[in-house]
Amino acid sequence: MKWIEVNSYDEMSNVAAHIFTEQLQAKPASILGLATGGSPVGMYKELVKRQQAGDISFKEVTTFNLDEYVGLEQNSPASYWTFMHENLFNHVDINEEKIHLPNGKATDLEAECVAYDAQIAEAGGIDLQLLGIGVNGHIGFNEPGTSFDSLTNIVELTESTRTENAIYFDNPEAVPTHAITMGIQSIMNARAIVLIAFGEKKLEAIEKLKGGEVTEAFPASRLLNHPNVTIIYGGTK
Ligand SMILES: N[C@@H]1[C@@H](O)[C@H](O)[C@@H](COP(=O)(O)O)O[C@@H]1O
Repeated sequence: MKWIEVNSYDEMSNVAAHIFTEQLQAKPASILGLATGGSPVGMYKELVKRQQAGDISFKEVTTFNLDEYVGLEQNSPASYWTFMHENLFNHVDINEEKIHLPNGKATDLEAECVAYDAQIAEAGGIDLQLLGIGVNGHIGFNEPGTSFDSLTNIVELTESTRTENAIYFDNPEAVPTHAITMGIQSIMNARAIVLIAFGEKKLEAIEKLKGGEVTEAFPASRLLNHPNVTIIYGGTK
């Protein structure tokens, strides 16, 4: 595992954008795994700049997002589909048909989970996966206690995660109770992983990860067994 300590959110975003830039320059038809939340916003801004400057292109890129809420309309303001379009997809030369997010409105959610992993495999697997981390160590929406063998599945969100994400909704009760998320094993299947975390709130989770104990009680710890992970982190207490 490679640890890169940074001094600011902007530095984290630039370092992460640099890794994605190198990936896209080396393989224009990359399969990218993408994430939502406050952490990647700056990196996406930087990638938009680089695409508009002609340094990179998303024309041949295929994307798979980690997760989506269950029950929200695709174009609902708080959906991850909307988040990704507002923060990245609407501003770059990506082909809409190559964008994938789990469908949280599928009538058969179990079938949607199986189909999502199958689509990733058919595309050739994820080359580079971006991750944020929840304060309780969740990755994607895989909460503490999730099996390390999990594939894409439906999860019930913990109160702490619902509270953390309430800022994106009109009121805390509007936060969905369930989500569809790539599982820990689906994430581990990526050939390379970049995890970004900045700020006081995330420090405890980063310290725990650094502690080195691999346990299902702390989902991100599974990454310690992956051969190609870069953690870009920083922030003071
Ligand atoms: N499902 C997402 C995660 O993928 C993300 O890592 C986490 C942290 O978000 P933030 O980057 O806003 O702290 O939030 C949500 O729970």
